[in-house]
Amino acid sequence: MEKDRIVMFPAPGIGHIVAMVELAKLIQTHRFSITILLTTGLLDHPTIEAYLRRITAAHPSISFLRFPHIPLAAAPTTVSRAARAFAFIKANASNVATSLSQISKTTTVKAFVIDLFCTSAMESALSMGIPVYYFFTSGAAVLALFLYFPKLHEERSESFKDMVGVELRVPGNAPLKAVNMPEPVLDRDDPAYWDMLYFCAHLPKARGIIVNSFPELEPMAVNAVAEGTCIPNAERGSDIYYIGPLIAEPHQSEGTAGAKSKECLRWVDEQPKRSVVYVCFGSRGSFSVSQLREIATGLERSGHRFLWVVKKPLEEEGAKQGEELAKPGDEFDLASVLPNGFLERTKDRGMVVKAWAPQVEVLSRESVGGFVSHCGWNSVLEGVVAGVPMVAWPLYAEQHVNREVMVGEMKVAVALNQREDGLVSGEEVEKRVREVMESKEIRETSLKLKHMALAAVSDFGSSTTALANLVHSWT
Ligand SMILES: O=c1ccn([C@@H]2O[C@H](COP(=O)(O)OP(=O)(O)O[C@H]3O[C@H](CO)[C@@H](O)[C@H](O)[C@H]3O)[C@@H](O)[C@H]2O)c(=O)[nH]1
Repeated sequence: MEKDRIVMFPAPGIGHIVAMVELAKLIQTHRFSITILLTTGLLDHPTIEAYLRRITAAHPSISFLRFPHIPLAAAPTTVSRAARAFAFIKANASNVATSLSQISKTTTVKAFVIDLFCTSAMESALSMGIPVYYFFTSGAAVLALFLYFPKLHEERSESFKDMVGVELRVPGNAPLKAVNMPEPVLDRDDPAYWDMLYFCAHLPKARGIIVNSFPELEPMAVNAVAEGTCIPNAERGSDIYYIGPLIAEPHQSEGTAGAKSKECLRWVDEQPKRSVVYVCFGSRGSFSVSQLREIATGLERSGHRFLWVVKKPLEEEGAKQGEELAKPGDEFDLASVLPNGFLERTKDRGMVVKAWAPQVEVLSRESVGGFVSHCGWNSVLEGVVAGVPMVAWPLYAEQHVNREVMVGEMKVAVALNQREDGLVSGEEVEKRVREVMESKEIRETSLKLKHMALAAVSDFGSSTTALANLVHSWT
């Protein structure tokens, strides 16, 4: 007999797709078939294609359904990258409806699991009587903030970006500077703000919210969500399932990428225990050339060994950091963007790789003693599970909120001082790298949290139980 099916719809971003696939792998062990809907035309890249092929080969119960291509609508250049992405996802709503209706003809769809940014897909599932669940790819602190966002919106008429010096009080969160609110909600004049308001207002309307976190990691936010301080429980129809940390399974990439990864791991394996700081800013964290040079200077002066992943620099010197203008993998000359002679001077204690490193595997190596991270949620969880202390350097999206939790509540990271324009000096990089590599206290806290994370996903752990409850509700 055909197995019951769960359909999933991740947002088109590596951090979002990989986490959703990890959730799918867990769910399929409970005898469900999974179809993952994918858009075409945004973030299509050979690395992703190879990744999807590997998943279907290893997990026959998981299949991917690629939508027909929908061209990205020409949007005014004043509109943010997030707004364009949301419009693109919305333009795929008819693809979602068609796919769900076709899949439903042959199997029973027990649930439709969507990313927050895919809220535009909710309506068609509900009209077909399919229960909708969110898979929240950030942590509980951001969930608390987003549940509360419609209230923050009602209370103010100004854009957060203009509220310089204002601190917001959000249940379950440390006081947060208004200018550090997640990027898509900073500016009321940007359509992304209104999209986010719509998405967040729909969170409580789902049957459930599945969160990639676990209660011991963020007790403040988990309690605030449970107690109904973000949104009264009476108004919240959704059950909350903390099923994390979900971490991407290490794999061997093919071709040149695979060879580069192996070389990277070989180098890491040759270094002494806890001697290497790993520096990486997620799937699209890019910097200006001058910022890259400050990082290089800081790493060199710190005296520590390092593995540094450098993406193609931003084309304009003054461009906002973190917004990658080039496609991943675009070629550039490493030596020409780094300080003169840097690669030669540091060749015995440093490795610089272009674009990508096998992060989960790198972090798991004994020689890695610190991680300079952009605070993307997957990276945070990967750092936690590896028990590696972090330097928190948020760039965009909801990363400032994550930084507060990593530094304030989890105490597994040190924050670094960013100038008003976002630039971080070489001295600051040097200072924070030394601090994180040399502090016994943060290392001990990181190890404690690692054990809590492993306990949560062990046989009778809280996350395993939450997932079992979720799938049980579908049978
Ligand atoms: O060289 C690299 C760079 C990244 N990764 C992997 O790519 C993923 C990156 O995910 P994440 O750390 O979450 O960063 P982003 O790709 O920037 O993720 C987006 O999505 C996340 C989940 O919603 C948000 O928390 C982030 O702010 C948002 O930018 C992780 O699994 C990394 O291990 C590598 O393996 N090698």
